[in-house]
Amino acid sequence: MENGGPAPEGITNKIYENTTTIKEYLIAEGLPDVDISTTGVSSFEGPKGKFDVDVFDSTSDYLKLLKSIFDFPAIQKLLSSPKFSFCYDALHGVAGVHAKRIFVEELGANESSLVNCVPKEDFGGGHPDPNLTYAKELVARMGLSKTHSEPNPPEFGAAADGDGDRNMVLGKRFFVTPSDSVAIIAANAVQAIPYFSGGLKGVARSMPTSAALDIVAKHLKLKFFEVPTGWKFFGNLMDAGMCSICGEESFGTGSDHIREKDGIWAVLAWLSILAYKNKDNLGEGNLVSVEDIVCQHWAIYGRHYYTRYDYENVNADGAKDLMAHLVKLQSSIDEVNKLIKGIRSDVSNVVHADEFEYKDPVDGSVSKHQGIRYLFEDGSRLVFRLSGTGSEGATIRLYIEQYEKDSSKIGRDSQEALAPLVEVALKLSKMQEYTSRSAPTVIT
Ligand SMILES: O=P(O)(O)OC[C@H]1O[C@H](O)[C@H](O)[C@@H](O)[C@@H]1O
Repeated sequence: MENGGPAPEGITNKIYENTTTIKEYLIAEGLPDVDISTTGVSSFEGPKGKFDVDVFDSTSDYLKLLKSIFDFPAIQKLLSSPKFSFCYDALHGVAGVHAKRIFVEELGANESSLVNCVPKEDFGGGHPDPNLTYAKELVARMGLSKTHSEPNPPEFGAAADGDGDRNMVLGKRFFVTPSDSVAIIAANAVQAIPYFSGGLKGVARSMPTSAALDIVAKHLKLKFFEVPTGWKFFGNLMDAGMCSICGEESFGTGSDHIREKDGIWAVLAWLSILAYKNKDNLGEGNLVSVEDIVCQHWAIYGRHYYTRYDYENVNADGAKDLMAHLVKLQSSIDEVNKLIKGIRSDVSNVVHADEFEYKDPVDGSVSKHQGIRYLFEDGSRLVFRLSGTGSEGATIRLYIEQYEKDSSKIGRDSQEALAPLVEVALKLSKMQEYTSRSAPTVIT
């Protein structure tokens, strides 16, 4: 793709069509070894003449770009303050290489801040997914482990996935949902990040991501877009100058500096916000913590309680039947509401139910069947989707969200606050019946 982003559906459909007519493929044998541990050009003779392989240091290019976006001296001041502490877990993915150069060598973080930052082919036997289930070491260090108590967790922690494009942000004993993270970055970007000082062109989120960003967009009078899951849908908006910041509930956050999500960018965005909020109190006074920033955000914009249940590797036919059942139910909202009242009388009424469909405002292309939605009168939502990335059987994702504007009710435990909606979602969808699972594989 010319813009460096993921291919849109029109292209991937054509690629698929071509694969159905391939009759043979060729393998080039006897290629000389290229030493990828040193930069420089290696040349060799190919059947059609000279062939060059240019090995370059991508971290240098990346660093140059990041320095044009963020205020590095301000972040450096924060990281060098004895009041601040930091931990970055690359889960043995490639982000570790960038982390050492950027956080330690450029920004002065202590090397002991880096965990699992040596890339390994097998990710050190772990699963490089930056979430509360798989980023175990970071979760324990940040004081969020259920089985281990950490007396003095760092102020800020983050994890990356295997290829470094996703991120998880944590505060001391505090988890920031990816949906809140993008909303908070958008709300603070103009003040805290030089790249955005001229204002934001617009913001966007994927459909299952919580509506926290919508509220920020409304307050700040920004253009707002809700796109299907998949980063490719943001690319068109960015190329057309309609979107500056975007994010997904699946731990992807980014901006129009490139056409992919960018895990280290997200960490620098958070460090920038922390540096901005603490610019006058790194000497005296208490540090404004990650938790303070999130709670202040909720106090202004309200809180979107949010959780995602993943049912991995379930029987594909069962998953299809569950989705068909949910679509069928949508034909009568009255019937749905009767069922819901029978399950939990304290849950509000469904006012709209559909399968999400998106018309790209730039090229007019239409994407159908992008997830089943149940929208409630009080702003709550239930969304059911089949994952497009699961590798075995089918993966069902259930996204549960509830909006709370009342500031006296924003400090609850999210699983507890969402329990009534979870019960409705599981019973309405007949989850156990269709999947033979009594519990999800992962809860985020
Ligand atoms: O379809 P899912 O398994 O939910 O995965 C969804 C995710 O897949 C990839 O990582 C894409 O790059 C993301 O943009 C997307 O959010």
